[in-house]
Amino acid sequence: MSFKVQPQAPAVPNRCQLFGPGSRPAIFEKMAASAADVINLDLEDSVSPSDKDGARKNVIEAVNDIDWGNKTLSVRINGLDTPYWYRDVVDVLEQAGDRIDRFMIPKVGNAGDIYAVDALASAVEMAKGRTKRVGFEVIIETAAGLAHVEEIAAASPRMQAMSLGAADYAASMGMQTTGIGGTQENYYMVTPDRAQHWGDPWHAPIVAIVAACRTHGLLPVDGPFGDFSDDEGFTAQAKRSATLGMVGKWAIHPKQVALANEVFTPSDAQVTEAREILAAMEEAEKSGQGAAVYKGRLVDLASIRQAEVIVKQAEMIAG
Ligand SMILES: CC(=O)SCCNC(=O)CCNC(=O)[C@H](O)C(C)(C)COP(=O)(O)OP(=O)(O)OC[C@H]1O[C@@H](n2cnc3c(N)ncnc32)[C@H](O)[C@@H]1OP(=O)(O)O
Ligand SMILES: O=CC(=O)O
Ligand SMILES: [Mg+2]
Repeated sequence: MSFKVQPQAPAVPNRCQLFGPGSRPAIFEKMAASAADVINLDLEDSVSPSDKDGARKNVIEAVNDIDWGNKTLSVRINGLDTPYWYRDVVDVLEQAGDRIDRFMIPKVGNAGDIYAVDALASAVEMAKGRTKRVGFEVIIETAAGLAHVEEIAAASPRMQAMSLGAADYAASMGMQTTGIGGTQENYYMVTPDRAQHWGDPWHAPIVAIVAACRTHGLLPVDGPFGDFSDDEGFTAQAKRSATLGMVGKWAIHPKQVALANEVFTPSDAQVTEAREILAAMEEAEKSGQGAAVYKGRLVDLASIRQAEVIVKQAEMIAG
């Protein structure tokens, strides 16, 4: 381990982030009643330019008036290349109460983008005497965002989470696809016996995001899966992300919430196995051994750290 100890990510459940357009207030109560850990009220790409002002008003009212229970409540502001974002920050922080937990900042390209939102949010918070500082989560969804992912993760103490935005990421990278997440038809290898074997084109940004998040104590989250009629595809994508260290996934339709919760809640079998490994290592340590055999395979001190990830995640979710 480095002399610099890896910080812990915020200990809040973040298995599913359910999105809804700020211009569609009729679904807000349904979002609040859902089983998602995080709610993202959107002012950005699901809201047409002519609806931006109305959506902002709806979202402020929703933050103030709806009972969001113990969910994390986040508002996705517009990108820093638009004329809307400063008013999103100012109006929400001037008019919405303390129930808001996070701003989601889309299309971040570098640490300077976070600095700009931080400075504006700080000024409004000071002016209004707000004592609860709003947290930040960001979307890595541009080439620049990926190139600067670590400086973005380290950009502000407000930073809490980071998502991969597969749609804008694909556009920014010039990827030859209109799919949002999941398997892409042309991304395959041909095996020596000429069978096709599909790879995961989202693997590289997911790993980069997880590494940046784990280095700086943030929650790494997988973004949207556009084809909400494809439960199997969603689950397969979510399982890959969970295996690589992400803690949750977006839902862009309510039917995806249960699928995400299922994948990102350690199963009873996983928790039982992790506890058994911890018990096996405790026994090994009593007899002065650093390594032991569990079900025919090696476990050692690193296995304790691996098993603890699963047990702690399960305990945190159980509350
Ligand atoms: C690339 C990105 O940036 S992704 C993030 C931004 N995108 C978004 O926020 C889009 C979020 N999703 C949506 O707007 C919608 O789910 C759509 C447009 C995809 C589909 O909406 P609909 O056509 O109404 O879906 P559908 O008819 O299947 O809805 C079924 C039920 O779920 C409700 N519902 C739909 N979307 C949501 C939602 N996001 N949250 C809660 N409830 C919802 C509907 O009101 C309907 O309720 P009912 O059974 O009581 O009538
Ligand atoms: O904002 C999300 C995306 O996929 O783009
Ligand atoms: Mg996007």
